[in-house]
Amino acid sequence: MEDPWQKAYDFAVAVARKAGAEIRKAGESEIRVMTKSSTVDLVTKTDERVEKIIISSLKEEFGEDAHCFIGEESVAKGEPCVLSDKPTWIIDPVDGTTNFKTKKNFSFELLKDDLFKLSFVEFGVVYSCLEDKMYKARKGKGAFCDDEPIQVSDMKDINKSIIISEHGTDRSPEKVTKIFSTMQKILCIPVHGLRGSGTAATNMCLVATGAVEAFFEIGIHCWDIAAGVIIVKEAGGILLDVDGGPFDLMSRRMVSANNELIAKRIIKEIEIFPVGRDDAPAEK
Ligand SMILES: O=P(O)(O)O[C@H]1[C@H](O)[C@@H](O)[C@H](O)[C@@H](O)[C@@H]1O
Ligand SMILES: [Mg+2]
Repeated sequence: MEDPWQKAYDFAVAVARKAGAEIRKAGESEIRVMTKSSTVDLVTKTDERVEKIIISSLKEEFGEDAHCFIGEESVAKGEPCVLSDKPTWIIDPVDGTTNFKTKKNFSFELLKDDLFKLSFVEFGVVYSCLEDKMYKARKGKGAFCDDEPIQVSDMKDINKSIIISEHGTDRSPEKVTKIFSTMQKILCIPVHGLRGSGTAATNMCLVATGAVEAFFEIGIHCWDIAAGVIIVKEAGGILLDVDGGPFDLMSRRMVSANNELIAKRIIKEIEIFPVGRDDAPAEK
């Protein structure tokens, strides 16, 4: 049977490469940083320009009105962040803008993916453009890094696991206290180590390749994780909510892990704090 999404998947990979080249080039000049929701929520002209390049390339290829778009920088400027039944590209033009602005050798990512309905992800692409690694996954067809199949770790022992988390962009003391309390409790299980690359996309690809056992975060956005969701799933891993319930892309809460045992053990230690949903109606 013909695969209706293959063309879009291949095109997503090509656009990711093109956008990655733009980001690398931009990294050679001075990077001026602006802020969004807080003083630590950063954006640059490159984030905005690359998002426009991606969206216009997709519209040119598939037609002006064929698909919907949820882009990190468009949403920051007031565009809606709602999934409908229409195929929707979810785009984070630069994931890890804080790493990008240092111009040092941390990773930052370009990601996009296609969602058909809530929780029904067709494919995901994450291009780690500094190290030139292309991660991708297509529903039911496996996950790959540079065309080599990838697989989550088979570790079942939490005491031998490496866990990733990030701190998000909200620095209110009560939330930071919960984040650090959770990290302390997880470290003391004990686990082998705690890590954080500064980009959710990289973190999820690290779960998918088996480099670490799990990544969790409260406060991430759908564009940070959408592509990673299918990459982790197709690599054999699982996604859960931080309370152990089903994963919800718009909830801003996620645990991704190599297996349920590791995910549920971490979940026992997570101190949950409230965050608004990505698809919450805009405040008047
Ligand atoms: O660099 P971004 O695309 O804004 O994504 C970051 C996010 O800003 C930060 O709050 C999270 O902790 C990271 O995991 C995201 O990747
Ligand atoms: Mg971004």
